[in-house]
Order: sequence, then structure tokens, then C-alpha cells
Amino acid sequence: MLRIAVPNKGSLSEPAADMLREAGYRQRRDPRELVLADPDNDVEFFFLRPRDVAVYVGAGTVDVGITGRDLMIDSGATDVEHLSLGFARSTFRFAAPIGTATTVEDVAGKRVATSYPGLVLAHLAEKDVEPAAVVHLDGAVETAVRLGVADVIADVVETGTTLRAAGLEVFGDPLLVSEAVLIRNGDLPEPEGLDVLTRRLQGVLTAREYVLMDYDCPLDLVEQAVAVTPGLESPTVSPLHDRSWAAVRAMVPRSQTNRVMDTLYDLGARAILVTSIHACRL
Ligand SMILES: Nc1ncnc2c1ncn2[C@@H]1O[C@H](COP(=O)(O)OP(=O)(O)OP(=O)(O)O)[C@@H](O)[C@H]1O
Ligand SMILES: O=P(O)(O)OC[C@H]1O[C@H](OP(=O)(O)OP(=O)(O)O)[C@H](O)[C@@H]1O
Ligand SMILES: [Mg+2]
Repeated sequence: MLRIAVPNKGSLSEPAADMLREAGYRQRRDPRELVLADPDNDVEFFFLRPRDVAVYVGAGTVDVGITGRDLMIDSGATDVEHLSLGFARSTFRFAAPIGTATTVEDVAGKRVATSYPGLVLAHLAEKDVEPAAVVHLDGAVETAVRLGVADVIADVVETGTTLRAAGLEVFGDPLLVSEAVLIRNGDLPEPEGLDVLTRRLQGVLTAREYVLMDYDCPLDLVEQAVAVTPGLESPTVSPLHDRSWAAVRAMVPRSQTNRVMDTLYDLGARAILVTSIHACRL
């Protein structure tokens, strides 16, 4: 059985469970369940703290896990990213009271509060910048400056709302762009069954990213229309009962749906229909 570690709490937990459910796996009903076997799919889930997922994968006690890229790097384990999962997107930034710092060099001699000391120390060492101290906090890091335990912070930033509320602003380049990732142990051979899990998760990612577009098109415009909707390999073009028209079906990036419909309509296509993809294997 493939042993898969999944975050049991925090912002990664629910989207990870949603994704696995969409990929056809059993998921727990009670958040207190810590282990869940899914014999039909030959996998077993272990619900762990997201920070610990990288540690268990690194120790080889589970085969793969879902965690944040930032947490994986912070752990220092010899894990490798196997697949990006597209949720929990964030950046990892330095921040300080407005107007007090502009580049990473400004961290020299300052106290840095963070929940990610491994990541921050590695980054500062790489930049040859020596802080006065790295203050390791569990959370609510943005408050550390106001309460006088640090001069700057390094933390996860998504919308920037938390930083603004604390009177801080980001400075320097992002240390990292993070998102949820599927990780495995880089020192061990690829575990059996990982190929199936990967294909299923990729299917979910594709189903989320694309829609299916159907439309009717005058035959003499088909070439122009399929240039607008090239699909992934090639669109399906089928004859209609009225031989001067064709039906076209293609996958279109979800984010471009309305722009593509407008272009097709202007071109002369009609009966343009969009449907969600429930599941797919490419
Ligand atoms: N606001 C956010 N937006 C996007 N990703 C986030 C956000 N907050 C945390 N993350 C990501 O979630 C992961 C951290 O998860 P973790 O459960 O440890 O923290 P959390 O979601 O802040 O939970 P908690 O603070 O309640 O323990 C990291 O990969 C981090 O980048
Ligand atoms: O840029 P924003 O959209 O404001 O999001 C970023 C904030 O979200 C997370 O905090 P969380 O709510 O998990 O609290 P924590 O700091 O205690 O972990 C993270 O640690 C930041 O503080
Ligand atoms: Mg948090």
C-alpha cells in the first residue's frame, strides 16, 4: 500500500482533502481520525501536522506527502518535490515597520522573528547577511515587532492584509514563492503506486484548469475557429446534418473561457456551450 501523509489541520488540510476526494480516494469524515486505509485504491492516509509531513517523508516512514514548499525547505529534509498542486499559493517575505528597511542587507545585525528559521537562516547565509538573532515563534509573527521581540519578520504573505494591519511592509526580494506540493524522499527509489496517484492528481489539476467548449461553425470558418481553440492535441470537428456547418469540441483554459467565446461569436460560430470537466486522464 502507498503510504500518503496529509495535513490534518491548517490552511492546507481542507484543499488537500478536496483534491484527494476528487481524485477518487476515500477521505476521513471525522477530523480526529489519524489513519485511514483505502484498500480499494491500495493506499493508506496518515493525517499529520503539515510541518511534520516533510519530516516523516524524509525519514522514509511514509512514501509521499502533501505539504507546503516553504515547510519542506524549512524542514531541511532530503525530500524532493514530485508535483505542484496549485493551491495555498503564497510568497515568503521579509517585512519591517514602514520605511525602515529596503534590501536583505538591512537584516544584518537585526533580530528576525519567524516560524521558518531553517528557511530564513539558509537564505541569509546564502546572501552572506548575519542577523543579530533569529527568534523562533509559532505563529502571529507580525505582532513580534510591536511587542519588541524583533526588529523585522519573515513570514508567509498572501494578500498582505495581516502585514498592513500590523503596520509593516515587505522589503527585498521574496525568499520563496510557495504552494502546496506532493513530496517524496529523494534518496529512496520511487515508491510503487506513485505513478497512479500522480496521474490521478494531474487529472484533477487539468479538470480544474480547463473547460470543454462545443460550438457550431460554418465550414468555411473552421480553420480560423480551430486556431482560436487549438485544444491540447487537436480539436474534434464533426459534420452536422446541415453540411455547410461543423461541430467543434476542444478543451479551453478556464480563465480564457469568456474571451474565447466572444472571439468565436464574432467569427460567426454559434451555439457555443461550455461544460466543466469532471475527471480526465491525458
Ligand atoms: N494565508 C495563507 N495563504 C496561503 N497559504 C498559506 C497561508 N497561510 C499559510 N499558508 C501556507 O500553509 C502552510 C502552513 O500551514 P500550517 O497549517 O502550518 O499553517 P496555517 O495554515 O497558518 O495553520 P495554523 O497557523 O492555524 O496552524 C504553508 O505552506 C503556508 O505557505
Ligand atoms: O497575507 P495574508 O492574506 O494576510 O495571509 C498571511 C497570513 O496568513 C497566515 O497566518 P495565519 O492566519 O495562519 O496565522 P498564524 O500567523 O498564527 O499562522 C500567515 O502566517 C500570515 O500571517
Ligand atoms: Mg498560520
